[in-house]
Amino acid sequence: MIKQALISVSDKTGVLEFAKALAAQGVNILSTGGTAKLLADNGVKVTEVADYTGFPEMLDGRVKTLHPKVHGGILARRDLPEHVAALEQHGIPTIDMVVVNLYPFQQTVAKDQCTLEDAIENIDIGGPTMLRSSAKNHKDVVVVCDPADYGRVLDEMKANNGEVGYDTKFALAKKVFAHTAQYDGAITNYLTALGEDKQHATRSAYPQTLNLHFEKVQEMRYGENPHQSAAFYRDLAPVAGSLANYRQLQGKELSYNNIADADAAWECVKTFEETACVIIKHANPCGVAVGASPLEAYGKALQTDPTSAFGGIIAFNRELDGKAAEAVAKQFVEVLIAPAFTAEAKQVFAAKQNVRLLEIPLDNAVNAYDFKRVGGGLLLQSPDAKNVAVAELKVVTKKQPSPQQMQDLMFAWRVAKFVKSNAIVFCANGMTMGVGAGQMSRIDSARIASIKAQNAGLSLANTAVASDAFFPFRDGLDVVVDAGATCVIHPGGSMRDQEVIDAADERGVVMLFTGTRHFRH
Ligand SMILES: NC(=O)c1ncn([C@@H]2O[C@H](COP(=O)(O)O)[C@@H](O)[C@H]2O)c1NC=O
Repeated sequence: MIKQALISVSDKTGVLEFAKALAAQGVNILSTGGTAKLLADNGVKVTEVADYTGFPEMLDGRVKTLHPKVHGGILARRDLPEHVAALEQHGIPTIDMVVVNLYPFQQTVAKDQCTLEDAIENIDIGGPTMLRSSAKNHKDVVVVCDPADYGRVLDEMKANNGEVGYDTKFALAKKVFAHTAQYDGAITNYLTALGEDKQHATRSAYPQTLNLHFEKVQEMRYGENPHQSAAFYRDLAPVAGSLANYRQLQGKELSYNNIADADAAWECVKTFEETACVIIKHANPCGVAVGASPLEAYGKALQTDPTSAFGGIIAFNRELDGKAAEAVAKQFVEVLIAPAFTAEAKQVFAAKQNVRLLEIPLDNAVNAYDFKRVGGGLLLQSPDAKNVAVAELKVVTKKQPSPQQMQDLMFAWRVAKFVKSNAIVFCANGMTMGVGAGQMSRIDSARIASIKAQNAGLSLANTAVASDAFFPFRDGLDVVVDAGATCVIHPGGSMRDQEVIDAADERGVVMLFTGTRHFRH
């Protein structure tokens, strides 16, 4: 039976209603300064911890609940007569429920102006101590660190004569240790990322010990292959517009490969300001296009490689309308992603319940880090968020690009960033015409891109070509010009740049340097 609860919260969401409901069930409420005031001002009968312990809150709140009368009341095992006798001897009543949430450390250090002093003052000491005491003694104490659990706890108390069952107590305790571990991890990350001045965290710094916290969204039936197990975890606060913000409107459960490919599709389609469509197979775009409408963009993207598009993951950066949905529904599609779906579009797929429809609010925010697991370690880097502006481009050939060529080159360059290296992408009129991906030699990627265009019946005459990294020799350039390209964009920076520029002049094509490389592995 819960007779006494201690409530001490920074985030006061829902706490008044919760405390009222506890009081209505006859629970005696202890509370700290600000929380006690809120409750008392709103008619809840409450005893201040300072009055309860006979010891005032002191040192600017650094010491409020750190007292044997509090921790004894929490930590005493009710099944051990010696513990019960010790409480009696010292006049300590038991505390059967602890409701605590912590000083907002993460929110404080996320602010640009946060100083070390601000951060230090927002390290909660008394709160985690009470949480850990209660979680350790969860057999006898209900511990609530998340306002989202208030309803669940009350429901259970109402249904069980004021009691909370062991399973719930155990689950709440596990949540506490995950929460305090995450809290301490955030403190460690912040302190180890501090710059020389010990005042501001340098945003680019990589902490000496890296603490990562993700929450499980789902376990999958299997991983990349059926003999591998898998689960999807997301950031505790995923960046706006990222895949993890998806809302699944219909369809089968997402698989491991679905999520990986959906991410590739979504990240690529988001890069375009114009209405765009991206079709992904095995993490590579097999068709990308912009158009006046989703229907037109899809039609063009599909033309690039209709064979590979079968069973693909398709993403749009505009609301998907009925007409585009009807066109897409004619092909086998695994996952379809858009910022929104019209009622007509939803209706089209109502008859195809296996198709997974994901709605993701559009936003171009980027993750703080990219990760790649390697044997026994983890590689971290800042994400490849760079989009080269026209002003940064350098025309290195005698021939200057026409406005149309410039448009095609910019489009090709945007796409190349999302194609696995070595990437060669032929484009024209806002669509991919041939994509060569993931080859160990650039010249092979160039050959494959042109073979794929032939297979799709697309002419590469007068196309623009993007290469994710420089041409090390003129041979790769010769392959794309032989195939029909009249303008080429790549980072430049090779020892043999001059040889490649001379070759471009000799072949009468336009060549632009971006000064930026987009390797993707
Ligand atoms: N020092 C202590 O003994 C202590 N006991 C509880 N707290 C925290 O004080 C906060 C609530 O304070 P208030 O009720 O005054 O608004 C909670 O976030 C709680 O975790 C403490 N503060 C920091 O360590």
